Amino acid sequence: MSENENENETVNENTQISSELVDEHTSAIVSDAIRGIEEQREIIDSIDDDIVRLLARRFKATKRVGQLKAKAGFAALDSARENRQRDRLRVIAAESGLEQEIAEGYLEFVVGQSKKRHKKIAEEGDN
Ligand SMILES: O=C(O)C(=O)C[C@]1(C(=O)O)C=C[C@@H](O)C=C1
Repeated sequence: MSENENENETVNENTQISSELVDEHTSAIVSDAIRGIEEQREIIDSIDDDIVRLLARRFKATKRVGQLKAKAGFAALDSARENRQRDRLRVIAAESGLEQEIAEGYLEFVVGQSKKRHKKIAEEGDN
């Protein structure tokens, strides 16, 4: 075996060792990622469960408001109230590190849904 071939073999061995290390490193990253994602998904599921339960409570309360508004002949929309809600949630979002866009989108969604239901109650009665 020439000196050159010997050297090549050493280079190949080193390359093999380093590619095994890379494989181990990569699979550690992948298994850490899978474990980390599963942990976060448990947190996400538990938060989603809470949010849906809280939304059910919120919509029960707004349904009652809708019934009272319909009975008294008040409009579904109360823009002064919505402005106060927006201001309040803006502060809470800032304090808790939530993007304003998310807090605003949330408020727009829930208030929009409750106004839709208020109008339905006013037109069709309680249900
Ligand atoms: O507080 C009211 O007057 C409601 O009708 C509830 C609600 C809401 O979903 O929070 C819905 C519509 C109004 O424009 C403002 C707020």
